[in-house]
Amino acid sequence: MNSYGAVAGTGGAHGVLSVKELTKRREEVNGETADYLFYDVSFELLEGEILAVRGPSGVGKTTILRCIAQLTQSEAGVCMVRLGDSYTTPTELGVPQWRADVMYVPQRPAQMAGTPLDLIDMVNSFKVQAAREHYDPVEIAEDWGVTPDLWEKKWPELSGGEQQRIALAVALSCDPKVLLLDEPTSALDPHTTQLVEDTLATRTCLWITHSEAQERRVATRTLSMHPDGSYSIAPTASASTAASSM
Ligand SMILES: Nc1ncnc2c1ncn2[C@@H]1O[C@H](COP(=O)(O)OP(=O)(O)OP(=O)(O)O)[C@@H](O)[C@H]1O
Repeated sequence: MNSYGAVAGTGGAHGVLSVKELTKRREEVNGETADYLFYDVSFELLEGEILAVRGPSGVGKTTILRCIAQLTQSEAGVCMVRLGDSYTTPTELGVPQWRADVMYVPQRPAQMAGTPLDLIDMVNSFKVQAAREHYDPVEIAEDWGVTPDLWEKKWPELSGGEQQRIALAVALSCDPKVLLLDEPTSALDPHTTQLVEDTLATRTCLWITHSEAQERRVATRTLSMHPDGSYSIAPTASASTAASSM
């Protein structure tokens, strides 16, 4: 396992991300009163834990990750990240710093000009990244079958799976405390999916997946979101439990 996959101080896992009563309304349509996309969602994510996020399409999985990342505004609720001995809010930390510590990784990078090497330069130019330790994203992605020459290609010349692995490697290279992963292996074949899962196994993550098999492989708990805005959190069913309940 490379150093970017390691967790410091794994003994006695403590909370890293705290989410309290996070609430988001649906967008209003034609001035109609909107109901809730999700309501009063509360949980604490432990260091080194992967919490799977499940639910039908359109239920609000991406939106809740974006709310936690402070990329989308929520109507109510508080998110806090542990830095040192205490929890800190995005306001106390400053939103750019928050997003560096609690990093949202979209399914695919937005259409960008230039090459992935330009993305590395851009990330390194951010003030909040300057003071942080960085790992080599090219080395990270090489473990997942992305050869170094691909970093010099224009984005549209890369396959969906290459783009996905490169974006994820750049996020990992910044060593955020929490990764908010939006279907991070949706464009990958099973073998490459396994390689990525192996790298992420010791990271602290919220991980959206539509795959029950992947949920069972990577997660210890699952946040299930329901169309009525409610949610539940439960230990992820192990493969043997799932088989015996079929
Ligand atoms: N900023 C926002 N405010 C309110 N509603 C939003 C916002 N952004 C998206 N939505 C709506 O919230 C709903 C849930 O979208 P979201 O992308 O979070 O679902 P999802 O569970 O991730 O779906 P999928 O599994 O298909 O990716 C959609 O109807 C979407 O139009």
